[in-house]
Amino acid sequence: MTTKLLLDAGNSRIKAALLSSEYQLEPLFNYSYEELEAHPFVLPNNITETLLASVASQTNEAKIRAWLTEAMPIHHVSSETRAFGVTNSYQSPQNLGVDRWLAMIGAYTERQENTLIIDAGTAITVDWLAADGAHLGGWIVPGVSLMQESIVARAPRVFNDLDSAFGRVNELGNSTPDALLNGCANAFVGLVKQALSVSETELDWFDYRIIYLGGSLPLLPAELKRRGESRTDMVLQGLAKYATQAS
Ligand SMILES: Nc1ncnc2c1ncn2[C@@H]1O[C@H](COP(=O)(O)OP(=O)(O)O)[C@@H](O)[C@H]1O
Ligand SMILES: CC(C)(COP(=O)(O)O)[C@@H](O)C(=O)NCCC(=O)O
Ligand SMILES: [K+]
Repeated sequence: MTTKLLLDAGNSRIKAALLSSEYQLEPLFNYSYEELEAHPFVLPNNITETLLASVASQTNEAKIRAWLTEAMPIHHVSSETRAFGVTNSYQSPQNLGVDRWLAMIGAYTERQENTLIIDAGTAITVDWLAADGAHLGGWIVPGVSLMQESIVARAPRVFNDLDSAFGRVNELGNSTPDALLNGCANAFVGLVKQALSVSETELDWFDYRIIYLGGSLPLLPAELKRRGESRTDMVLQGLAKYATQAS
C-alpha cells in the first residue's frame, strides 16, 4: 500500500501526517525543529511522495531536507488564486501564508458555510471564509510567545524569569513576569473576542463555524472554546486535499 507524507512546516514547529491510498490521515508527530534534528523520525518505507506546505525559514527548511534523506520527490504546495472552491482575497495570492490557505481549503472541503479560522502559533492569524468560498480577508498578529519576547527585548525593566511559561486568562499580575504573561494571554483572548465581534457586527454572521488551531489553544477559556472546534489538523486536511490531485 502506498502512502504520502504530508508536512505542515510552521515557524516554530513541524507537523507530519501520513495519507494512505484510501485517503485516511494518520498524524505522525508535532516537533520543534530542534527535536527533528536531534531525534529524526524514522519514516515507513512505502512513502511515494512528500507534500510540503512551508512558511518556515530557509534554515528550518534545510533541517527538513536534511531529515528527508530518501530520494523521494517533494511537492511544494503554495497559495493560489482559486482552488477547491476557495477564492483567495489577496491581490498577490502567493503572498497569503500557505498554512492559512490550506486551513481554509480543509475547512471548506468539510462544510461550505461562513467560517472564522483562528490559528494561534508563532503568529496568530484570523481568516474569514464565506459560505460561497470567498476568502474575505484576515489579520496577522504576533503570537503569545512573540508578544512576550518582543517586550522583554525592547523594555529593559520588563523581565520574564519563568521559563517557557504562559499566563492565565481573567487574572491580574502582581509581579513583572505575571503582569507580562497574564497580559499577553489576555491579549490573545481579546483578539479572539474581537474577531467574533467583527464577524457578528461587521459581516452580519450569526450562525457560523469557528475553527481554532495552533499551539496556543490551551490558553483559550472553555466558554470560548465551546463556541468553536479545536482542529489542529486543519492545515494537514487542506494538504490532504491537494494530495488527492497530486501525481
Ligand atoms: N503549553 C502551551 N500553552 C500555551 N501556548 C503554547 C504552549 N506550547 C506552545 N505554545 C505556543 O504555541 C506556539 C507554537 O504553535 P504552533 O501552532 O506549532 O506554531 P507554528 O505553526 O508557528 O510553528 C508557540 O510559539 C507558543 O506560543
Ligand atoms: C502569518 C504567518 C507568519 C503565520 O505563520 P505561523 O504562525 O503558522 O508559523 C504565515 O502564514 C506567513 O508567513 N504568511 C505570509 C504573509 C501573509 O499571510 O500575508
Ligand atoms: K499561525
